[in-house]
Amino acid sequence: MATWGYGNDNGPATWVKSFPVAAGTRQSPIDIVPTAAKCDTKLTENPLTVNYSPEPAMELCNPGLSVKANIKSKSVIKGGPLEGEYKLEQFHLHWGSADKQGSEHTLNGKMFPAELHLVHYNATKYSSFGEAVDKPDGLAVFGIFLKISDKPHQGLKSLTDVLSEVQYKDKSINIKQEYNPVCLLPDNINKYWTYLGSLTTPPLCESVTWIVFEEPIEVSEDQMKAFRALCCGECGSAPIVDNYRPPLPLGNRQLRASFQ
Ligand SMILES: CCCCCOc1ccc(S(N)(=O)=O)cc1
Ligand SMILES: [Zn+2]
Repeated sequence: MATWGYGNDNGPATWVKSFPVAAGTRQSPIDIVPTAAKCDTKLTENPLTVNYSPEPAMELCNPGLSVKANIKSKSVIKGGPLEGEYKLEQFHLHWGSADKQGSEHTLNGKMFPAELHLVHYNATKYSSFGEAVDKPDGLAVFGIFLKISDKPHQGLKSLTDVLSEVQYKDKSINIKQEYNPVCLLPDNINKYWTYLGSLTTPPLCESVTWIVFEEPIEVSEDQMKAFRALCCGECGSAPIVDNYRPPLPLGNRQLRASFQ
């Protein structure tokens, strides 16, 4: 059984063979068209609140198709479109082989060089990520666009400075200095779009309330190069690049905005 990936023979267009939900009605990512979004005051009346804690020895790993940090501390979010409290499980990224591509969500058809996903599960209703992952109200994922600037992103620097230590598949390290993932959020988290979607990789479960922030975070070209130096396998294997699923139709879904 060929494992899924992003190549010609195992990429997004082939996933439906093993994961029929790929042809479902609440798939992600989507193209975000701000003028088509409905401003919903219920989102502002109940502001999104983030309560992240420092992670003492955060585990950073290379699962082969991205780079992922696993969270053990109690970092939770609530409010906005969410009912109940959602607990941060992990975060990871998707990026391109060049700055012109890499993000999964697009903005008026425009791709960003990368997109950061902070993955939370509904801890009010479910006892673990594994239990929540296939429930319609199981997950909430923050989508944060990355854009290039001449300054490195300080919060990401603690990670990009050590990516060479997880260059190969199944390598993992612990970040020595305690790390609070709150440093990854844009300054203004009150401006976001939200819609009901799915995991953007197999098993593509339609279990995600997506919250995509309007404000990107800024990273340097050197930091992008560090992501592009990660390898899909062992020494000599292909670089991890273009690990993004292109957008799917919004269909009958409502895209809501927390702002005018
Ligand atoms: C049954 C185990 C499922 C493992 C896969 O978990 C995922 C997959 C994709 C995303 S993403 N790109 O939509 O944020 C988040 C979590
Ligand atoms: Zn993702």
